[in-house]
Amino acid sequence: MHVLTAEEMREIERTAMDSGTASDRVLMERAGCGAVATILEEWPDLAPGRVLILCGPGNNGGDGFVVARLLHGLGWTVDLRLLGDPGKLPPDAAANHAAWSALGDVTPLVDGTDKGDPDLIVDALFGTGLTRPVDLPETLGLLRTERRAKVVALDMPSGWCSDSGRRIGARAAEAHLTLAFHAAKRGHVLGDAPEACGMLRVIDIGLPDTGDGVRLVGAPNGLAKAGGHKYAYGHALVLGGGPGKGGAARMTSRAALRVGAGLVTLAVPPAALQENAARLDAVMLSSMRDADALAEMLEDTRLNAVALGPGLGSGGRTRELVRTVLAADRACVLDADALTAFAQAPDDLFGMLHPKAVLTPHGGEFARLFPDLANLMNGPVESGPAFSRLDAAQAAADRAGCTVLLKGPDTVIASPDDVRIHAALYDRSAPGLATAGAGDTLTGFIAGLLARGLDPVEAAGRGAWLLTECALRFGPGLIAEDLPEVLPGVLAELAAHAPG
Ligand SMILES: NC(=O)C1=CN([C@@H]2O[C@H](COP(=O)(O)OP(=O)(O)OC[C@H]3O[C@@H](n4cnc5c(N)ncnc54)[C@H](O)[C@@H]3O)[C@@H](O)[C@H]2O)[C@@H](O)CC1
Ligand SMILES: Nc1ncnc2c1ncn2[C@@H]1O[C@H](COP(=O)(O)OP(=O)(O)O)[C@@H](O)[C@H]1O
Ligand SMILES: [K+]
Repeated sequence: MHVLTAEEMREIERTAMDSGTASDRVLMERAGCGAVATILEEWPDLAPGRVLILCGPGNNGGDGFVVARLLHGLGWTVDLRLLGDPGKLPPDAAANHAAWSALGDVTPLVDGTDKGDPDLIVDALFGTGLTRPVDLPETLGLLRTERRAKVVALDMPSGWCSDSGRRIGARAAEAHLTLAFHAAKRGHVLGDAPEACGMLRVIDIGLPDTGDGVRLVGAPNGLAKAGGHKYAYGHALVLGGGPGKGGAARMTSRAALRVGAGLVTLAVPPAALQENAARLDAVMLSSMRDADALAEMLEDTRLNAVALGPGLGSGGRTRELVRTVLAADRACVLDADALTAFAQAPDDLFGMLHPKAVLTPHGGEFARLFPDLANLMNGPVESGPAFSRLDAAQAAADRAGCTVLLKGPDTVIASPDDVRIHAALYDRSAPGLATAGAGDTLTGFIAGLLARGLDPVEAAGRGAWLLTECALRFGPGLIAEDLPEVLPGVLAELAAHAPG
């Protein structure tokens, strides 16, 4: 599945117009019909009652007029409010405004007269066309919480930028159900908008699937082992911290082994050997005094993937270890302290990175390495399309010259020539992952997949998908140690559903 920008959506629509496949009017009618059908499908017990329909000055409002007409035909009592001047509606919205006006009233949105408590509210104020702050009514953001009605947003809850999922202006709507037309937009899976969308359903309006847009990471296949020696699945090296700091790297190591690396070695300073020896079995343990010792270890080319950062400390020793790993030209994951260690001199890090590296920052680590991009991503939104987390990850990947995985429920995986989103949202929402060590486990999954020979973007995307799936499978009470332990069940299910 792919997600689109507003511009990509308009282009698909234009192409369909030019080829004569559909007209704007037909698409608007299909959008309205699909919306009504989906509302009734989602809430089969919703009997005809009162519906409040809020229409805006563009084609999103046009969809609202179609919904008004259709619900009226099904016996609903419609209270329709319009924002803006009906004389300025674009042609198809104007035509549907006229068709509705033959059936019922159009009240200005600013008219606060209450016409009864609605059972359903349809937000058709703004969709993909919102580009500047709009002074939306104060009550709009409260519809979901303060009214008993079901709230449905057409295309996008109004006030959100459909390219970035960021709020444009002071207020924005929240819905129980959002109905995206033709395809989900980036804003449905990025930023704060997904929470405001409630549930998301995509409505087919008869436009062709062009394959445009950014790919959403889906269930991986091909992870089952199929013969061969353990070295056929690679040997991951994880670098651990000093005494008492080893838990994070042990979790990373176990995750790398569970995801199928043939061998995993945890290398720690001599003083931490005993502690780790008492805690490890299948993961091998190695003593590594300093960066020179690491360079010597890496002469063994069977060590084909390295993970470093979790529990490593953010001082000069870590910078030396990062330098050594990058100089050895290995597939690698730099996480946590391996990133923070370069907070004072990110350019030093960027100068050494290469395409086999994956950086896995959370928001804080991202801001340390890319403060300007973090400001753009988190600063005030003046106009749309707003600078998104996807834009930030892409710019970071270009600057770093490697794959960057920006963590969150909306994880973005970007390389200089590819970008994907992993959405732990809607029916894959996994708030249980907000637990210490989930990121260390992700680092292990990615390192294990790199050891197995996957390219960085694939390894990062699959790692993020597996992490979420483990959390969903485990359910409430999740702690990070549980994640690798439920992975076998996830892998078994993937194998059972594998094509062919
Ligand atoms: N593109 C397509 O193929 C389809 C689009 N449809 C609908 O059309 C919508 C997009 O329509 P539009 O591009 O007209 O945009 P919208 O209806 O989302 O809103 C933008 C309209 O409001 C104006 N506007 C923008 N910011 C404003 C502000 N701050 N204050 C006042 N007015 C402002 C714009 O000039 C424009 O007229 C989609 O979200 C969807 O609901 C559907 O009818 C199905 C087909
Ligand atoms: N609410 C959430 N929904 C989905 N995924 C989440 C959520 N919170 C955290 N995650 C994921 O869990 C991991 C946490 O990583 P991180 O913040 O580095 O944790 P730690 O440093 O404790 O290991 C990331 O992969 C992140 O995307
Ligand atoms: K809307």
